[in-house]
Amino acid sequence: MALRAASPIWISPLRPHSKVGESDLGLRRCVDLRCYWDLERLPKWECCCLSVLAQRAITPVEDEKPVDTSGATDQVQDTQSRGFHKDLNLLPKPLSATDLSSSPGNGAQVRVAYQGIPGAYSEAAALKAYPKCETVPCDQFEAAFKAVELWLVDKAVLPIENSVGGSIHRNYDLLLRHRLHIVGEVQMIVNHCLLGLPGVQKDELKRVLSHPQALAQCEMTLNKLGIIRVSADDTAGAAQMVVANGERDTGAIASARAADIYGLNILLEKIQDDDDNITRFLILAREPLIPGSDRPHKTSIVFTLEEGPGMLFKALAVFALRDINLTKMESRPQRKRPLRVVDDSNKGSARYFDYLFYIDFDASMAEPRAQHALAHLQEFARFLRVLGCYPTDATL
Ligand SMILES: O=C(O)C(=O)C[C@]1(C(=O)O)C=C[C@@H](O)C=C1
Repeated sequence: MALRAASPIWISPLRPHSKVGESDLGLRRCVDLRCYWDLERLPKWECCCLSVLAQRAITPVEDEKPVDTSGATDQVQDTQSRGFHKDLNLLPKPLSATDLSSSPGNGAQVRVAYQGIPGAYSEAAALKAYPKCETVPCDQFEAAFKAVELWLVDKAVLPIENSVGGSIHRNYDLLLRHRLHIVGEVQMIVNHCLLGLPGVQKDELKRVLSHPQALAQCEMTLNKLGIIRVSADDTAGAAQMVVANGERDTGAIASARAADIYGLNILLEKIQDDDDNITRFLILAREPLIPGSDRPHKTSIVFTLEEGPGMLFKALAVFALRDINLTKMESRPQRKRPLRVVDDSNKGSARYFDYLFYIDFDASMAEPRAQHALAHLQEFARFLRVLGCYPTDATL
């Protein structure tokens, strides 16, 4: 196995705080992906092991070191006298559970992609998960997915739902289109601020820029202020635009950190409709975690069902029967099979949409009840994919 020769880990470094855009990703195909593609053909568990081994392969292997013959130890003499050519302690150790640990640690040396620019909530979420990581801004959600797939970064942190605004549908769709694995979640309280240029009063504002989710989360305040809403790619990007345009009648909804970074004044704080405005983010990686049972875990799946009465009821029953709590359910149209024509009468044909169902449930794939539930679901699901099994974030 030529892991040394084909190590996929070397990547030309991105400038800190540079943006990964679609065009950048095209240009950065200098990454050596040979090993990655080979891994694709292997079963998943072997991929995990090879990935860890590939990282270990950076360390020069034993037979490349100059041999020091000056002071043979008793141990070496002992192994030789027993007929061994090598000290067995120098042989590679088998992988243990800690090599594949689900614990993110402090994230030193981890590169994490997020959508937006510095000061965005997604960046704060990445830093909550990996406090010492290097954050890599991306212009679109899809660029963050691609950055992980192309080994430009190690992880991506993306918003998936908000307690006021609901699901971020784009990311549900991208989860299915890409083959990344969910390896963690981050829940964060999002406190929005109304920002303006220095010296501007809040009554002078006629327009406010922000991410559509942030605008939706502050609907009541904006209605009261009677300000025109304008969409921006992300909240921090909105703050940056206000500074760049220099128009006194235009403000932004963004974080206090964005105000600090871009030199804007905070005119109002905590302007979200709900005090406990919580956004849940997913952490995505190329490799899945080995499911643990040491602490509460969640599993996320996506499936489609055969047509028929009570199919969804049956699908949900596989969890209820095993006392498994569902924490989230989302349905999205199935793009390649958008409409199904049903013609069972002479009154014309009915048209139904076909759906993908996304479910998160409170159990680890290490638990037999979760394995049995999915085996049961597989009996009548047309398609089923486990998107990830990861520790529940209970830090709020
Ligand atoms: O614009 C940002 O700052 C983001 O991180 C995006 C985003 C989102 O997409 O939901 C993240 C958290 C908040 O809910 C508002 C916006």
